[in-house]
Amino acid sequence: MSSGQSRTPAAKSSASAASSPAATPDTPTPAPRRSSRKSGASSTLAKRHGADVLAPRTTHYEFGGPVGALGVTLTVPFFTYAFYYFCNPLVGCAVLPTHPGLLFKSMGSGIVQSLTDGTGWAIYFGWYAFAVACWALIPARWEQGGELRTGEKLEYKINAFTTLLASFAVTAGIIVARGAEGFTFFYDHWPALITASLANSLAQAFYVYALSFKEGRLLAKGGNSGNALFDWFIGRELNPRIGIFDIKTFNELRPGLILWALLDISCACKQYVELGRITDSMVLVVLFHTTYVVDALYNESAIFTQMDITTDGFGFMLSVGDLTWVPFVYSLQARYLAFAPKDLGYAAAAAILAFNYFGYWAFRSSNGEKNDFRNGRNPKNLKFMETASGRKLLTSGWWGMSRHPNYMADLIMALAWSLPCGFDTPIPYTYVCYFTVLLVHRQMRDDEACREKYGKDWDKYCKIVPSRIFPYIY
Ligand SMILES: NC(=O)C1=CN([C@@H]2O[C@H](COP(=O)(O)OP(=O)(O)OC[C@H]3O[C@@H](n4cnc5c(N)ncnc54)[C@H](OP(=O)(O)O)[C@@H]3O)[C@@H](O)[C@H]2O)C=CC1
Ligand SMILES: CC(C)=CCC[C@@H](C)[C@H]1CC=C2C3=C(CC[C@@]21C)[C@@]1(C)CC[C@H](O)C(C)(C)[C@@H]1CC3
Repeated sequence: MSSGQSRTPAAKSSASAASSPAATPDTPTPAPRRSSRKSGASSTLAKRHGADVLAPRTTHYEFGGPVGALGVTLTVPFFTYAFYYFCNPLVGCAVLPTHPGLLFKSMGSGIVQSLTDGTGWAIYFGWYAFAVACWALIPARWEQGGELRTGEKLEYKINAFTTLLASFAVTAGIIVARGAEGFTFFYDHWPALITASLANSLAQAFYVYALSFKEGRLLAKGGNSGNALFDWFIGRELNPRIGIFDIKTFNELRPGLILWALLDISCACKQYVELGRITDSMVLVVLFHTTYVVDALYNESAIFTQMDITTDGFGFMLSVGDLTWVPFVYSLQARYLAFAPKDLGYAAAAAILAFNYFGYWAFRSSNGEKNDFRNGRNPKNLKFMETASGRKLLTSGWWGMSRHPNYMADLIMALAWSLPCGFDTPIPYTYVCYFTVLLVHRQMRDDEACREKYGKDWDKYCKIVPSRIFPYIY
């Protein structure tokens, strides 16, 4: 799974930007630090930097190479539908359903029908257009992202949080005007919404792949193997943009994450319509998920230092992750509770509430410690070590307990989101299992990247902080 299991892609040179006629010879010209709203004013970039800077050849595969890429490309849509067709009010939510053949059949015909649910498609693309319009129309400040390999910094419009507020305002307006049943349309058109989001993910993945062959594009180091399937999946271009509109950060924070919160609210409305009240378990799940979404959007600029933005390209993996997997799979607990309501009682609800917010506190403060430190602040006077690269590494506080305390915190929250669903079926807990795999894999990738960045200093840091995620456990 880790990049250690690499295979060397074909070494033939690419007829892409790597051999762009405008590219200068091998030695990169040291670029003056510039800030740009545009995707790197491509032809200027091509003139200023050589192919080795803009389009280095990928030397090893991650995510299992083309086979892994094909596997994820097929399984992500499959599981997104399966969670719906194998876990719904008609068939229940069993791990081993009594008539799996029938369920597969109903899944097949459901997917075909979803293609003709015009209302569902209109809701999905209406929502996407609303998110784009909010980005364009809500006034906001612009902030610089991290420094690129070219020495440049891109600028980003910071209005994700106000987009969320606008979405909540419209939602509240609809519920006040039309009652809870007026907001069940997301729940009622679930399969068509999944299909429309998949169509959107595919279209965007093909579009950015094609765009990446334009002259002077800055490619992701891991997305230029020359294998079309792999590069399309992992993302060839680092920061695909349409003018000043940054496709990757937009998708990562807005249409998928906010839709997740809206789907949750729609599930709560459905429960209200069916049951005449909203259970404490539903309140907790919606509250926990919404806290997480609000946190991500409120701290929008923190994303600029994350590996998805700094290192990974934007391809099908991220487009389908952002637009389909996050909203439709992360909301599984709320959808389950809509048709299988649970009453927890004060004691259990209070215990789960405390557990979640302990996780949230650890998540926010560990991410905060690192963000402060990387922005030149150290308000808690934490200990750190110097490295030969000139960058420092925290060795006390959260980052002295494990090398990824924020992953531990995220996993605590993941478990707290499943607990309100009770123990009738393990299906709502598949989120915790998936997330553990995702974060362990991510930790391996990040450790490898840090070993490359910091060399022997990273080994020194690993001796000081031996635990990878869970102190004393892993
Ligand atoms: N809900 C979801 O689906 C997902 C959530 N997440 C969450 O996103 C958050 C961010 O995760 P992610 O971007 O993966 O990685 P991190 O925020 O953990 O960042 C890793 C980077 O931090 C820097 N770093 C590592 N150790 C130290 C140290 N001791 N002192 C200072 N800097 C250090 C290194 O970069 P450098 O030294 O170059 O600064 C390293 O590459 C996490 O909370 C994670 O759980 C992530 C993926 C999916
Ligand atoms: C199954 C599949 C295709 C997986 C692709 C992985 C993506 C789902 C995740 C990769 C990194 C992510 C992040 C978030 C959501 C999930 C994906 C896209 C994130 C936006 C969630 C909110 C957090 O606060 C965050 C901003 C830290 C986080 C960033 C990484």
